[in-house]
Amino acid sequence: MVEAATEWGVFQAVNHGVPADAVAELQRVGREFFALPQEEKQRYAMDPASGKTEGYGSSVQRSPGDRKIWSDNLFHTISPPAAVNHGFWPEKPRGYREANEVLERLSAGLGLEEGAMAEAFGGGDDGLVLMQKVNFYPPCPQPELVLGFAPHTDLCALTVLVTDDVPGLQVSKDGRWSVLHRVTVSKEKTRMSWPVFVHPRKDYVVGPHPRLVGGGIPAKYDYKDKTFEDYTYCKINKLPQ
Ligand SMILES: O=C(O)CCC(=O)C(=O)O
Ligand SMILES: [Fe+2]
Repeated sequence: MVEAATEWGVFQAVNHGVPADAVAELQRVGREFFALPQEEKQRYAMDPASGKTEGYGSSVQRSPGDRKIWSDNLFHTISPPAAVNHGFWPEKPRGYREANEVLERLSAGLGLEEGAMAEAFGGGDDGLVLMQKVNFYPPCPQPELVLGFAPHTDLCALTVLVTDDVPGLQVSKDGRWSVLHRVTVSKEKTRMSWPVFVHPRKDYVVGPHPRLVGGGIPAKYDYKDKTFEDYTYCKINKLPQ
């Protein structure tokens, strides 16, 4: 539904501050992990119903709209250290951990270390959680029948995105650029991306910025300000916001 009404613009990440050899190493360990036999990958499978919200996920079977969703991913916390559970980080291939730690340093380089970001999203050094995803989109001979990712908005305050050089990310233009995005797949090439999701404090109240909805500009969506924890609950359970 959303798809038919939306005009999509191509978005290419610039990987600012990430050395090309670091991306190549992320790619190498990622490809090696996703090429493992399914039983091996399933050892890390996420299972939200039993409280395992981190680990390996596969979307190959699901088809919410008229296009099949075709991607594999790994999802785990990278910061703060006390929240990291290395049980969700693959032991194979060797080097996965070292390669992926670069993403924490990248996010720290954006000001998290000095507390600037923590302050912006609710204050306190203990509040921000960084979740990292590794997305793996195999090529499809009929890419128009498939999406790597259905249209969605990320569940966080900010996403820091590193990608390889295969295009795929599209952002809804819906009047002006919005946060709604989706991923298409390539006919020939595997695509990979490494988003880091910066979560605000659980009790941080989120809502439209007053300058975006005040002064006679009507709110576009029916939304009540609420804590990030409540926002997450409503989003996951598809409840009205
Ligand atoms: O693959 C991409 O470029 C974006 C992935 C994405 O939107 C997500 O994992 O939430
Ligand atoms: Fe996303």
